[in-house]
Amino acid sequence: MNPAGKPRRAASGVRKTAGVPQARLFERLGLHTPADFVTHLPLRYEDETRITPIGDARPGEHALFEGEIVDSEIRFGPRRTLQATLADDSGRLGLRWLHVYPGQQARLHAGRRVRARGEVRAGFHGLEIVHPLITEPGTPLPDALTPVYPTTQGLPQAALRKAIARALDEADLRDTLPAEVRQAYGLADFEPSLRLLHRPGPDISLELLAEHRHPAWRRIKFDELLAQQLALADARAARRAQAARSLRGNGSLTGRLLAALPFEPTGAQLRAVAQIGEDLARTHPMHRLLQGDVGSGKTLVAALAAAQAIEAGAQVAVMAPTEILAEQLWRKLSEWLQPLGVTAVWLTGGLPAAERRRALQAMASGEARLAVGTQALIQDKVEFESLGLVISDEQHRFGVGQRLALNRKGDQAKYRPHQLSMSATPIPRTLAMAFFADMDVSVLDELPPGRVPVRTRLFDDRRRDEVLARVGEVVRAGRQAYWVCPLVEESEALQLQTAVDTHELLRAALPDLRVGLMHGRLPAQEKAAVMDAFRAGDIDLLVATTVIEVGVDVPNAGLMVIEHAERFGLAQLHQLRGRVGRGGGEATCVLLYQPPLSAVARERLRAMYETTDGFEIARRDLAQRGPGELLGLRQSGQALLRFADLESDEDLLEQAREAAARLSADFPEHARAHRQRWMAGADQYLRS
Ligand SMILES: Nc1ncnc2c1ncn2[C@@H]1O[C@H](COP(=O)(O)OP(=O)(O)OP(=O)(O)O)[C@@H](O)[C@H]1O
Repeated sequence: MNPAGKPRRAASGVRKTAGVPQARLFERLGLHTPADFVTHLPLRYEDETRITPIGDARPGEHALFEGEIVDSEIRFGPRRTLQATLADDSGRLGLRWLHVYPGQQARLHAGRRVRARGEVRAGFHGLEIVHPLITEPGTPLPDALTPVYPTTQGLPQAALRKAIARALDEADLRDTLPAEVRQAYGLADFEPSLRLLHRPGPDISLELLAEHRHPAWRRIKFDELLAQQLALADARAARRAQAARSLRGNGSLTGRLLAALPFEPTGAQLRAVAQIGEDLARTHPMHRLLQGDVGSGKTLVAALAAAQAIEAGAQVAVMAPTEILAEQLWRKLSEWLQPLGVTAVWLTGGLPAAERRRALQAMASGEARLAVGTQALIQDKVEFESLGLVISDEQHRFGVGQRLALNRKGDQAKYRPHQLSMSATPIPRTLAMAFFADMDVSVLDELPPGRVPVRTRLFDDRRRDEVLARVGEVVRAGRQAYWVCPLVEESEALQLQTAVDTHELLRAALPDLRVGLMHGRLPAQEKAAVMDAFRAGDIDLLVATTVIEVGVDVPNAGLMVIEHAERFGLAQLHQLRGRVGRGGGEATCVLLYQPPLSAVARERLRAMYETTDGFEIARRDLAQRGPGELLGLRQSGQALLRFADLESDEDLLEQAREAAARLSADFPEHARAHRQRWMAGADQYLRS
């Protein structure tokens, strides 16, 4: 009840929008402090300052039109829609509503003059606006562009504009960059830039603002990148302040491992090993990312790093995100290190309880010097007698946020282990600079000798029979093949079913082949048994889901068929293709696609066809999907950068990095204020 007849307010006195307190909606956008509000910048601008002649309407543009309604009718289809036509001297434009409200048609009767605003799109019968905003002709037009802010459901633009206007009065808008830094990089001042972006004056061009090319945007993008660089530099400094045991090798194990190898390490492998070796000898923890293209030989680098740590008296833990990957690492590492007298244990969910207990005990007592397993197993349960090095595969993907948060946590233990992360996806330079600047990076940019680039062929699904014949040929020639099942992202159950069906179909189509099946839902032991059989040559054709994406290493595999290749991402296709051609000899990857292809899918398949260079693939992937996808952060919804764009702002990123060093060294107070202004939102994210 509302006896006083006053407008309803929430008990707290906070305004409500559609039942949810406005403060909560602001929080949903990460807006807490005045600094958050003032740095919540428009997504785009609408030009309501002038009326566009209908003849100048362009699809994709927001515009305001004025004219006469020449017809309007209600159409009856699956639902009732209202369709009207607006005309002026220069042309005609469709107006369409997908819901019809009582009296709506009457208001839009033929002969009435109205204004209509909205986004023009190419409709079935010509250009149209769906759900236009209708206003009366004759109302005065604003004299400047209207900002449109990113918002959340239930929060109107007007409320955001008001809150931001208030924050602009309250917030501390002092420049966090000293004049000489602004000058050095030709940057506009902060406050005028910010005010301009929120309230562009009458003389500002929409194009400059829309494309983020205005100097005001340049300043904001610089500030964003600078804040990130400062945070990463802080994380790095914090790590340097921590203590680690110096693990200086004496060659007793590494030397024997090198001598026992059946091949010569590549120059790139030796360089990476030397860099890691120096890091391990230091008294602060290493935090290094080892990146290399598929098949570049990261496992050997990991083995040599582990050997150095072990010969220096430390224990080593090796973790991988999946069982298959962990198993693969275990196989190689134990094969290399156990004959040299290193006691190693394997930890997995499938291990019988007694064996598992024994393994854990061996780690705790220090009897075992090396443990390999999946991440969860090693992180949660295992106690080590003297853990000195943690090697993790693909762990860097779990987010910049988490990494920074981890680094900031104080540590109770006296010593922290050295850390080596391995990435099978080459990370483009800009991405590395923007997100991994707190880590050191080693790159394996050289493949072991004798590798022939995998030949990639594109086949329309209608030529499937030819592909099947090809599989038969390859197997008769003594090689093995993979068949990757179509990706069904929406449902795991459907994905599984697809794998089972594909397996059946291929068995029927190729009756003289031994066809195996591998998918994520198989019990761990069965997975291992299938991989063993494939490795031993007892399976000719392995039908698999993307569980085989990374790390699987069966040198005799010479053909890979990827079904519905158009559904896979570029990095994923590249990883999959990397499973063949690992043992020398010719190898082919067949991308089977279902036409018609979307433009993006076509671009992706073309990239696969044109290059086998992982760095080039990663660069194109970044351009297509953006950094969030590439770093596997899609699910987290974490906005990595709000304003800057790694593709087009590479020079700015370079400058921001330089400026971060200068600010930290010469203007620590400014650096602190800058981080505070820009990282409030990010900190919020880190805490959640
Ligand atoms: N220097 C070398 N000379 C010849 N063969 C090598 C060399 N280094 C590694 N190899 C072999 O090359 C294959 C690929 O190595 P590894 O599995 O370490 O690759 P990777 O970098 O982990 O690749 P991916 O990310 O694709 O799994 C293995 O069979 C490995 O034994």
